[in-house]
Amino acid sequence: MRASLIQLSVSDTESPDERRARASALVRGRTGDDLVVLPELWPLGGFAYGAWSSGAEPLDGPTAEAMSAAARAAGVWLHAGSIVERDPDGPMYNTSLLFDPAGELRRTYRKIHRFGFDSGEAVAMGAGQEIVTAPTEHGTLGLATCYDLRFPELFRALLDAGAEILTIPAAWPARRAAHWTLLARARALEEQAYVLACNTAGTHGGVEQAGRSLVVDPWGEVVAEAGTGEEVLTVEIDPAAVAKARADFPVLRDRLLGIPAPVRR
Ligand SMILES: O=C(O)CCC(=O)C(=O)O
Repeated sequence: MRASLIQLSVSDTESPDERRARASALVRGRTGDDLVVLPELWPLGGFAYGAWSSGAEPLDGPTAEAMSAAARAAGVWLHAGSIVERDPDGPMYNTSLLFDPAGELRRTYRKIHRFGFDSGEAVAMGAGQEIVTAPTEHGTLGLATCYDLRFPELFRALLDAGAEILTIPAAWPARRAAHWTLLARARALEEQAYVLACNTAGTHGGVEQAGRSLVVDPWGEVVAEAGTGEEVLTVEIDPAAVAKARADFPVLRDRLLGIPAPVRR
């Protein structure tokens, strides 16, 4: 299976329409790939808080329309990263979009863990409530977004829901680049799954992005890693490696599903 992570550069100077056109052209150029992944909140910018309310869009808005057409044109599964979703009946959400090679929207995932503590999406957006997986002919995808990477319990839930390839779009800052790489490897190793972690490059909202998108195999080894600028990272991966890792080193069988209560002394 061939997968590409499009590590898009997101700046405050390029308009969402210009970036959508550029992202569409990059996706359309990926004919021959099986899966393409874009970063988190790339149309508006993960840290461009001031642009979110006016630029929020519905699930059939301009980004979804452009990405559906690009997935169909390239004939690829497209994890189109995430958008600021405008729910007419509720708050905004950080929502990922997954299209099949016919351009059909097959899954949406509303980010569960909102980043920002007392600012940003933690105050501006609603929290997703659903674990989302997507069976494909290449294996079952498990969807998570950026800050979710810090919460292993979400990944255990994705594992239990059948995930074999964890797709993680992000807008992860350069300041914590070391955390990004370490956590991506940890999640792959502990779930014995592929991790496809697609970050943003560039600087927007005053926050320099880490880039360094990476693909990690179920043994925890980094298969490929991007630099810090805009880049398309293309890898060949073997989805059968997931079952092989789980059979060769069957650590998941030893999970203690009922952890004993601590002994009081
Ligand atoms: O956890 C981090 O350090 C970064 C998270 C983040 O930037 C996000 O979720 O948008």
